[in-house]
Amino acid sequence: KIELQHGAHRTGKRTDADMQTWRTYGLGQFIHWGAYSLLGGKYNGEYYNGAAEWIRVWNKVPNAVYDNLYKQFNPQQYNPTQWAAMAKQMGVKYLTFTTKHHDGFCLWPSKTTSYTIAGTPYKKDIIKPLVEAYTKAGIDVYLYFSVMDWSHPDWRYDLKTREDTIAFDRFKKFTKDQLTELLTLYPETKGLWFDGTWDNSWKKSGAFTDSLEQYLKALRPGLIIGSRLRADDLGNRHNDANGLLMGDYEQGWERKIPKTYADVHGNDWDCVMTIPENGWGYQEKWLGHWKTSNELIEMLAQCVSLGGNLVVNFGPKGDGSFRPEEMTAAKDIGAWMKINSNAIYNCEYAGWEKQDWGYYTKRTGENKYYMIVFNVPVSGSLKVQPPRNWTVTKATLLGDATKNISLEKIDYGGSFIHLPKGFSTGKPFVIELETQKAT
Ligand SMILES: C#C[C@@H]1N[C@@H](C)[C@@H](O)[C@H]1O
Repeated sequence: KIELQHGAHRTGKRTDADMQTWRTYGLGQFIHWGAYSLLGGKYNGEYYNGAAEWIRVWNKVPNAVYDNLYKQFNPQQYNPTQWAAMAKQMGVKYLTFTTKHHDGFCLWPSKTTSYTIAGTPYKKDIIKPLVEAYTKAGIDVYLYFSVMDWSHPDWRYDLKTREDTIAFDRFKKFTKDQLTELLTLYPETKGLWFDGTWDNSWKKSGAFTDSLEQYLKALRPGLIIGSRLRADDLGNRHNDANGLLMGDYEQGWERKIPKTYADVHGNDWDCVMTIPENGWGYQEKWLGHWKTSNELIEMLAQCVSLGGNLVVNFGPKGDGSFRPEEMTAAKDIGAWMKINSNAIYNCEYAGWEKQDWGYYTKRTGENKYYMIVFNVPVSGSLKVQPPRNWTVTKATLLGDATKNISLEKIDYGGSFIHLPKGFSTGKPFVIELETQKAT
């Protein structure tokens, strides 16, 4: 065991009520919105072949041009109540929203810089009405905050000289001041989603990241902060030098999903996922493959079946409207959740032997299991192999209990669920299993 001052201060999961609620969410929404949304990944008729919110690093966009974009930010179609209604219909339980991305543009009227929404034609605070609308809709709000800030003169990628250290000390105070503003102005915030913490300057600031986390949690008791904030004494991120998670949940699953339960190492975790292959801010021309609604539903099932949540990203246009593909995804997922959300909300890893037809989830605290089926075998029979001395006593198709699916117990343990001839719903479906353990 390596002696650390600023490693993990807790082993195992957080067990308080706020974290228990976080565990029940299943489905979340990410929204990336900012100055980059005005360009949509395009400049002078040319498309940037990377994530649109990173277009400032593209040498075809002069920094002076990018850094003055905010003076055109005037989203007349911004309607937080409508945004919240769309998220509610989709079945989202939490929102993560970009208050400041890497470019440093603040969507709240910060007093720490002039590079804020107050300096735009729109003038008004974006965050407050959004937090209010989503909270009113029963959706918990988490605020995304990028530590890396390309606009700030004291930002440093590394600390090589005394001057670097003096400048970065000023930057750390600026960061703490901005975070204090966010938690003071928006006390409903349930958590902070940190990004832009991969550079050496931050890795060398382990003590500061530790004290910052403690300060923020004292300011807002119950606050949930993932593993992307901290660095330990030796510059390790996410897990400290002893392999212990520094954060309330594992925040490394960006555009990737764990393959097995072993991959999550007993941590809470969520996966943040783009609908296109890459690109979080509005991208006029989506790069590569766009995930269909069924693919997103399968990712949701995969995440919940391994004890995590899935957070689907939306990138509104500069005017505050959503693109049709995102509206369709929200509608389709919402329609599916309307019938099947019992297999997603308040569910956890089932621990049963994975079968080819899809994924199991288990309702927390109950002997109720769910089969989320994506692949019906040619036999039309779905194999269920619970652990020894567990038996399935009842199987019900969610949304259409009349469909006569039959349950056949197998002598050597387990069961088959026979679907009626020609059964097809054309989309994933859920079978609820009631079970009991042989005494
Ligand atoms: C890299 C990177 C950032 N992390 C994702 C959550 C997006 O904000 C992307 O720009």
